[in-house]
Amino acid sequence: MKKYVIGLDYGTDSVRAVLIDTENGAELATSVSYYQRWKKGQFCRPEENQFRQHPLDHIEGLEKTVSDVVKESGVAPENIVSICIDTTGSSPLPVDKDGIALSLLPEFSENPNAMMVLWKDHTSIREAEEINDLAKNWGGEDYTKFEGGIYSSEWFWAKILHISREDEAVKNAAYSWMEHCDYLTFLLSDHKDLATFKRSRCAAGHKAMWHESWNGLPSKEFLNQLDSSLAELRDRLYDKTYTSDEVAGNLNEEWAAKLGLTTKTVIAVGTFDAHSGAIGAKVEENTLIRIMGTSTCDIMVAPNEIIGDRTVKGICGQVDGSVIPGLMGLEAGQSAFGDVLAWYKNLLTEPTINILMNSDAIDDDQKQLLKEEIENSMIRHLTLEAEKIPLSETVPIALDWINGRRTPDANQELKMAISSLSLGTKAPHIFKALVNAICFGARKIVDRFEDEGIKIHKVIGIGGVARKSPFIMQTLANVLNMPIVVAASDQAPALGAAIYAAVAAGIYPNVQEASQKMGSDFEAEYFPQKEHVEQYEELMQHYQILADFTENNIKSKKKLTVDSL
Ligand SMILES: Nc1ncnc2c1ncn2[C@@H]1O[C@H](COP(=O)(O)OP(=O)(O)O)[C@@H](O)[C@H]1O
Ligand SMILES: O=C(CO)[C@@H](O)[C@@H](O)COP(=O)(O)O
Repeated sequence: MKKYVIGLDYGTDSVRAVLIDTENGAELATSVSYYQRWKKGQFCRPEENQFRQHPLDHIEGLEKTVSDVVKESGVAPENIVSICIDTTGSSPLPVDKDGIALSLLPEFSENPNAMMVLWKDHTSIREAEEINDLAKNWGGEDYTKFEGGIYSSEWFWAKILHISREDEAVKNAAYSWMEHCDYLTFLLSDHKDLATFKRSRCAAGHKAMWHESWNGLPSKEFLNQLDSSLAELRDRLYDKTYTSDEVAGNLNEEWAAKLGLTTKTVIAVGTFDAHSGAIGAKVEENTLIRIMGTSTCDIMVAPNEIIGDRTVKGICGQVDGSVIPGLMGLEAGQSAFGDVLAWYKNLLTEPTINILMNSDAIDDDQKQLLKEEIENSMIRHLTLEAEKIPLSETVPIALDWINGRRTPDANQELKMAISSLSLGTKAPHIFKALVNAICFGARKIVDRFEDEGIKIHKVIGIGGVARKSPFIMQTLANVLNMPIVVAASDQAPALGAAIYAAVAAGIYPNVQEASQKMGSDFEAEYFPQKEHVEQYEELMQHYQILADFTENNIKSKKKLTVDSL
């Protein structure tokens, strides 16, 4: 009997499912569903960095995409042996005693604090700062040490602390909190005991300061100093964690019926999108996998012997088994990558579209057509124009911190800056400066890995930007002075999830073998252009000067505010 698996990848805007042949990784069917409430901007306040998602968006997407791929592929349900889910993270949500998301209960259905707190929500900067202060000064274990030494407002405890303080009702009703990948896995699974449910090692290790050496999560004593509710919550969370080659349970009856599958299908332990993306792109030692989309995640694996007792400074953590069981998984990333360009696109298109929509010069159908054309072609247009600007022509210098800095050295309070604007600066000049900036931000990460003794021999790009923008990929190859290959799969994270599913179902003995057999092919390679590398090196120094200036300026402003209190 031929065996098939399903990988589900929950991204920032949409979820996609792929149905994969376990023999060779061939994709038989794929389906994408955009989150409806999120698309309308519901429950978000971007001006305050509040980004929340209603779990109904995810549940509706689950039903639609999986039913679609089952139907489209024509594969018999009993031949679909396993499912694995990856999601963004840290994207936690509060649940009741039965593991039901609070926002699915009538009393919380419109309350953003009861919803999933998306990775890019930065409402808990203060709380992250408090966690960092305490970890460094409380006299006990520095629980941030395997998280790069700095806890981020993008992560689990900071978000829970923030919401617990802001919303008494949610704090009291939250029996537990789950990472998005655990929540959805729990939803599908027939294992319905929250206390023993297998939570993701990847999520716990990278974002919740879980580590074997201190028996799991940070101690109650530590958490109590932040807030007694966190110490109480610890008892209702977990001690053990599991890698995604393990089975979390069988598909439960309710969801088997909804999806057109059987209860024999097993559900693998959940994971994060970036880590499964690395598996989909055949990650191996000394290879940096860059998942380049809205943000970036930079993933590496290294043998535990090489890492030893070392803690790699300024990254998003080193976690045994977060990518490949038995190897150390290392994660870094940029809080905004494609989002920097999306911000600029919106800056240009929004006023133009407003004028267009209020104009009497054309009819409504024409307005709609033009609006879509402007929205869809702006980045392409700017790319073509920016490509024409010779490297010898001055363009502004920009930073990539529009959503703070994830790594190296997390600091979500940082803001973006642009310098060296003149009357001659045109939109494509700024666009080019932004492209340079996101590539320089990437270079800082590569430099940090290498400075910390983690050697990079190869770079693999996956994700929307890697596949859509040869301009950015060529710039990146020049800035890193390294060749970069791009994975051919449009859905590398979903494919990676499917690979985990195949191992959990016992089809392959381990993740490495499955990844080599089922992982994506490569479609393009970008080589550094010798004649440009030096010029980028010079521009990088300008980036560094602006970065130092901006960071110091923000520090001084903060000091001024503290001093004046
Ligand atoms: N032609 C393009 N060139 C550069 N960036 C692009 C282009 N088209 C889309 N993007 C960027 O890609 C990002 C989305 O990446 P994608 O991988 O599809 O999504 P996600 O990160 O949610 O998984 C957006 O931030 C958008 O600005
Ligand atoms: O931070 C992580 C994983 O650790 C990602 O989930 C986060 O960057 C979101 O990824 P996308 O940019 O939406 O693909």
